[in-house]
Amino acid sequence: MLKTHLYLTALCVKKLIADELNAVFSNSDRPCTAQDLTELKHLECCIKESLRLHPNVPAISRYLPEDTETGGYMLPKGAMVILSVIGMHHNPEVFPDPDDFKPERFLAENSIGRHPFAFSPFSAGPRNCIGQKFAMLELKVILANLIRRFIFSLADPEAPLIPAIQETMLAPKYPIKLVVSKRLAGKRMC
Ligand code: HEM
Repeated sequence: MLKTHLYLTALCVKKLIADELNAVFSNSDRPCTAQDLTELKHLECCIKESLRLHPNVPAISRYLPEDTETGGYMLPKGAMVILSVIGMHHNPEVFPDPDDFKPERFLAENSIGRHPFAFSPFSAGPRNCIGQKFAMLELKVILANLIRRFIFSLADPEAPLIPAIQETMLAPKYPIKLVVSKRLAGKRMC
């Protein structure tokens, strides 16, 4: 039942991205422009949903510069506070069905009222990621170009995806093997 559900989700997401890329690029193999990037809204939602489910930086730590009261606790100056980004991203009150891949959560109309820091893969406030805008643009360009040229599928759809923390970063415990085939030139994506 779970596998069927995941399979149907993957098919829907694949179709939405294919429709979006077809609408933006038609069958042309021209390079991606800045204007195209603003139109790849669904792709952006997919990137954000991936960063929500599997944030590369799953936790952030800070030393408190002063005594701080929060949630009824007094935390002393100098204590190290570790913020679980991955835990925050799986809060069912903010992200219902937190383990499901639902990119539409990030559409503007579905984000109304959500705290701006509820989704923080790049951290927030002073010392947040200075490369976040660049990273998002880079991911969009690379993914759009790859999906336009190649067809990707899992080599073993039954293989479990096990996230593991490696040197503070979240990464797959075992490599995810893909089958990549070239998309025929001029053929619409489906
Ligand atoms: C998906 C890609 C990326 C993710 C998820 C990410 C995430 C983060 C996070 C969470 C932090 C804050 C760590 C902390 O508060 O302890 C950070 C800091 C930083 N990131 Fe990124 N980052 C990404 C890509 C990039 C890129 C492409 C660049 C550079 C072009 C970059 C440059 C930096 C720098 C310089 C800092 C340190 C900022 C400071 O300490 O003031 N990051 N990043």
